[in-house]
Amino acid sequence: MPGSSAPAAIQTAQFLRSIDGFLERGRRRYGDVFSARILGFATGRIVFLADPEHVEQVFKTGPSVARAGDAARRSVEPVAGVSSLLSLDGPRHLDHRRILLPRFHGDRLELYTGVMREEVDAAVAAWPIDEPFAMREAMADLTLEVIMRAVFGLRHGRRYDEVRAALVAMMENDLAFNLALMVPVLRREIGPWKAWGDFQRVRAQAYSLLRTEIEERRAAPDLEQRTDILSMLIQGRAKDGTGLSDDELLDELMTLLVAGHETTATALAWTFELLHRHPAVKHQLVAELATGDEAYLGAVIDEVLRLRPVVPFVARVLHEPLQIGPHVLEPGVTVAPCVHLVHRREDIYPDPEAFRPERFLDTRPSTYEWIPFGGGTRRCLGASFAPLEMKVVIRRVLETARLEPASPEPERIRRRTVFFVPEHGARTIRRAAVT
Ligand code: HEM
Repeated sequence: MPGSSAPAAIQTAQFLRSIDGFLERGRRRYGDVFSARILGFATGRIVFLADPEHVEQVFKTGPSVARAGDAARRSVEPVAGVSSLLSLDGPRHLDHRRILLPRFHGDRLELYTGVMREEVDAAVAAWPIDEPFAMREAMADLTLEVIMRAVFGLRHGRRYDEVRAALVAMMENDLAFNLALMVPVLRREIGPWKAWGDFQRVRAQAYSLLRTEIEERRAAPDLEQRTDILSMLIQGRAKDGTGLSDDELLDELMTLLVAGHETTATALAWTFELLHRHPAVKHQLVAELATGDEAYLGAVIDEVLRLRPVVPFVARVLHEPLQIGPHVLEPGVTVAPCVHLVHRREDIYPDPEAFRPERFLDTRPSTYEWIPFGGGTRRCLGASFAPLEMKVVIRRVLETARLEPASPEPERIRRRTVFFVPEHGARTIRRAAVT
């Protein structure tokens, strides 16, 4: 198998310094299939794939051979528990997916555009004028509100504020917390190192508040009329007729939060960062939105998710050998369809580094050539919800705020846990008048 022979510690350091550089170098040197040793990530022996045919093969492989839950479990369980969709595999994963997926599909998502619009308007009204702010953080505040209302179904009031405070505190101390996720030995309090204990305390508080909310919701007389996702999950049933227990519901709520909040916020931050640097695209977008046509907006979102995929690769742990091209990958290897590299293929996307939404106007790439939401039975549950939210937010922000980049230099990709984020959070200045 082609791949670096450098010691695992060195490869890990290179990977953590710059995932995009690491992946691009790997593909340049070794081709579309290459191996790497990355300590602390899944099984540590990773094979990255950059050819859509190989990606298709992995996405079509069932959980008896390739398991996503195994790859995610170690970092997901401390946050979202043992019943998280992200860390389940096999029949239980499918049972949970069967209950969750229909809530995220089709026309019913339109129910949430009102909440999204209200929240974006409130957020924009609070942004400072003539002072730089980090768009990624502003968007994270906004996507948290949307999840609390549309997904958790919380209504403004005391519990809403308490839940938000606990969730914000939980996600705040992320540097120390993420270190502990990578290095399990740090999952305890050691002298002045309190990050893990602090995290456990605020997480327990969030769970306790949400548990009370679930108990009350189960008994709510208007449960059947309520349109939020939690209320529908409470009523959902697996094939054998069983529903989710309170513990399972809690874990899935936390899963939807951790999977849906930062990802969407980051994709929105990249959108504004790219629009800052491409005024012609921004002008065309504003003009098209004024006509009521959203085709170009859709193309902008597709292109943002191609050029700046928030999740640079997805992962499956092999339990049986899998032949990829001429290579036989052994059980224990983590196979990683690489979003970042597939999206940069010159043969699919001519001039791949250029931000050109037009490329998505006339032609659609095939299912395995545009993969920001992964694929197969693990495809992102928010793959319709997130672009819908992005549409509402981008439109309202462009209609109501005059924005400029805070610095003349485009922001590069920085790693934050395993996400690709703008290095300074897409720093932006809002000016007083509407364009
Ligand atoms: C632009 C925003 C988003 C991006 C780029 C994104 C990306 C992804 C990716 C790459 C995966 C892994 C897929 C795989 O392994 O094949 C995933 C899984 C998942 N995402 Fe998203 N996501 C986004 C927003 C959301 C939202 C808004 C939600 C829900 C509110 C969500 C819920 C989930 C869940 C539950 C999974 C696990 C699915 C499973 O394992 O069966 N995501 N997402």
